[in-house]
Amino acid sequence: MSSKKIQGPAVALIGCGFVADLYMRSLQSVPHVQVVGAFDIDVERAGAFSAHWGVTRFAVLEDLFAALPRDGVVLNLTNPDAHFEVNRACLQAGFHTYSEKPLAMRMDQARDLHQLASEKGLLLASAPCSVLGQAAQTLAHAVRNGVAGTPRLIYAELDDGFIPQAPVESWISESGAPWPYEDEFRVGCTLEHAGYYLGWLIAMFGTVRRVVAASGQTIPDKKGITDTAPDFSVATLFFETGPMVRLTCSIVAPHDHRIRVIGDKGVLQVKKAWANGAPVKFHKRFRIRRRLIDSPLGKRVSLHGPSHPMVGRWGAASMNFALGPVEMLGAIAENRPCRLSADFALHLNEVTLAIQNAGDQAGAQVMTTRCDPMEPMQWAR
Ligand SMILES: NC(=O)C1=CN([C@@H]2O[C@H](COP(=O)(O)OP(=O)(O)OC[C@H]3O[C@@H](n4cnc5c(N)ncnc54)[C@H](OP(=O)(O)O)[C@@H]3O)[C@@H](O)[C@H]2O)C=CC1
Ligand SMILES: O=C1CO[C@H](CO)[C@@H](O)[C@@H]1O
Repeated sequence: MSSKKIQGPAVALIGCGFVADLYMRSLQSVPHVQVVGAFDIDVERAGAFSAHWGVTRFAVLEDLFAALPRDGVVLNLTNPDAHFEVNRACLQAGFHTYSEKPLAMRMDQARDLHQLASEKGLLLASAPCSVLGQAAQTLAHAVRNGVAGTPRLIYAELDDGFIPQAPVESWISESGAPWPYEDEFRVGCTLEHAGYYLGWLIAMFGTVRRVVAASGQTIPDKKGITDTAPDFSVATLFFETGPMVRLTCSIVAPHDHRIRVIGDKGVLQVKKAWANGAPVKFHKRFRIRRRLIDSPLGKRVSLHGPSHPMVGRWGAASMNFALGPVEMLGAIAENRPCRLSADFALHLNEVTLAIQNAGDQAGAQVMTTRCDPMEPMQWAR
């Protein structure tokens, strides 16, 4: 396929596993974006994926690069250990690159990617993109507008339940990819999940100045796999400007994906991290005689007007995974800064790695990267 034939916004996928199906389902909600094709080192997987979705299967990466227009975006949906090499290859080939999280497993690698993108004048962004979704944007709007008064403290929980006892072997994607539980256990729930709420928080408040975190293994043997990453972490985040934050990740404690912004007038709460359409509710604080109460009945806070296409639930997520790629394509077409900037990706990577690798004696870690709060989406101003 020649690049000359493709007109308009286009993406190509590297990695045809579990998450690639979620991207394809999401990309169907934005039909103006063409999927040029997909590549995977696992030929059988690539075949099953391309047959299921009716997309071109590239036999080698070079064919993908040859088919994608220069103003298109490569989606790196490979396993975290491959992210650095694949991201670097895409940038070196001259393509704007959107990487699944994390950007890289080590900070020196992440910095190299950031520098390479900047030298080549290319966009580099990293998932998660739920920060561009309705729930995150509504929460940020409510915080900006002081619905709960000055935010003082935020509790963000990404506890996923006791996953090593879940029937993970039977979790299969639409085109038949098994959920890669061995890889998930080895990469760890902090690298896999912290970004969901870290993204929202950094978008709202900008740079995290200092991280005080601890992480460890509470279940050393997970389905016979013993060389696994921490399955629990807790971090206190100190922002340059903004409230103090406690962020917890585990695949052990009962499922709890709440984020609570505690302010002078009450509490703003979202109960689901992985649902773009999750309601944002305000629980007003009031006094009745000698008692102080945060109303148990939250009042829904909404934005006026439409936001973005929603996708149905598949497995644990009802998120539109195309929001990030669409934001990049919009920035390229309009020649404007991308909300999912390379600075944002690098800072997110540094904070996430600081939490994941904290162990039991990291103490206070001073962050060396920075990024500004994110421009709200047009429909959320
Ligand atoms: N699973 C989920 O629910 C979600 C996952 N993610 C993220 O998506 C990413 C991928 O996860 P997931 O889809 O679950 O993983 P999978 O293992 O299901 O799929 C990854 C695919 O990429 C292939 N691959 C690995 N290295 C390369 C390479 N260098 N070039 C081309 N293909 C390669 C793998 O082949 P092989 O198996 O032969 O190595 C595999 O087929 C991760 O970063 C994860 O954090 C994000 C949201 C949800
Ligand atoms: O990002 C993610 C969201 O959902 C998954 C659970 O199915 C995660 O583990 C994954 O890495």
